Amino acid sequence: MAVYTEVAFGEAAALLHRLSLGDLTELRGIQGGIENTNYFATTVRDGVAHEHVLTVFERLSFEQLPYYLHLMKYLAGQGIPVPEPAADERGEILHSVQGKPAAVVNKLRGHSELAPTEAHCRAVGDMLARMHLAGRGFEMSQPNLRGLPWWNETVPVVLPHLGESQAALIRTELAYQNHVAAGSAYTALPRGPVHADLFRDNVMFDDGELTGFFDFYFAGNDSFLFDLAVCLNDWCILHAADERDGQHDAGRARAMIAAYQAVRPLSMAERQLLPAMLRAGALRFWLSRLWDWHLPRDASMLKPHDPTHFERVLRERVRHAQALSASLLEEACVAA
Ligand SMILES: Nc1ncnc2c1ncn2[C@@H]1O[C@H](COP(=O)(O)OP(=O)(O)O)[C@@H](O)[C@H]1O
Ligand SMILES: N[C@@H](CCOP(=O)(O)O)C(=O)O
Repeated sequence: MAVYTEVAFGEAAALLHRLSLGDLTELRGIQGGIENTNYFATTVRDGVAHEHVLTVFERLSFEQLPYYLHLMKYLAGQGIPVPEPAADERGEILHSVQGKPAAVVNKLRGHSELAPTEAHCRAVGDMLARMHLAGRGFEMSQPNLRGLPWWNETVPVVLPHLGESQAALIRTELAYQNHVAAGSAYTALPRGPVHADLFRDNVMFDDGELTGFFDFYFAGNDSFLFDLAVCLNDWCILHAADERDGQHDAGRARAMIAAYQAVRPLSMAERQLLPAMLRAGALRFWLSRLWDWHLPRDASMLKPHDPTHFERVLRERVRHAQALSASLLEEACVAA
């Protein structure tokens, strides 16, 4: 259930009208998603039907939202397929519904691919690299709010809820990531606006064609390599109900990296730090899932994801990331 704020038909119609999107003909609450209230809205303008998504933000504030919405608008203007926030006659893209921040974006065609093939991973790698290149001209800046400083703050908060071996793993990994971040290779990583949560449920495909990236509400300025690692950890691993859960799938990973590199080749520092960033990407989501699980902010709204999946991914990465990266980069070079 993801309609926390009931929006009346008339209220939505007035907003869409003010945004010059036409006359509202249908408003349907979206059941997916866990953070915000989302509605699909159909309007008719000049006899043509258009589909939009109306989001009422339940977590992010009026002050936090401009970075995300302007980033989407900027990327859409650069030809990257992301939902474009609709502006009113004053050019404002952040609106208000029942006193809460709200936005209206175009609806992307298609559906998420939860069992991706190499072709899907190739399409994501290609578009991710294009998005990174396009984002370099975006002038606003905001750190990744789920980056290293947040990990340092949050690990002590979840530690009392962990068993001994989990506590040892999370402490050791955090120390390792602080050590990596203090090094010269890390400083040399190319940076810019990144999605930072580009999981399979945040990308649409229609008949095999990638139609867009969405849900930019964890975006921030960070290393491009971290963004790629987050994708590799979700798109290119086995999601199994057994001990293979979290193991990588070399074919899909190779396809994603090769497609990425065909657009934006990885620098020396990025090649060197791929193993560390695969571990960072696993730590990031293990930690946020632990935090949501043990310290729910509002139990009625959040359905926390299973943290143990990313614990397995992290253990797997700690054991194999070095060898995995070496083989993937070698194979990716051959494939590219
Ligand atoms: N621009 C969009 N185009 C098409 N579908 C969308 C769009 N935005 C959201 N959705 C749909 O709404 C669902 C919930 O959106 P999401 O951003 O993941 O919500 P939440 O932030 O609450 O987790 C998605 O799974 C998708 O089906
Ligand atoms: N991808 C994250 C959860 C982020 O929530 P979202 O529904 O807004 O994408 C995870 O899997 O832990």
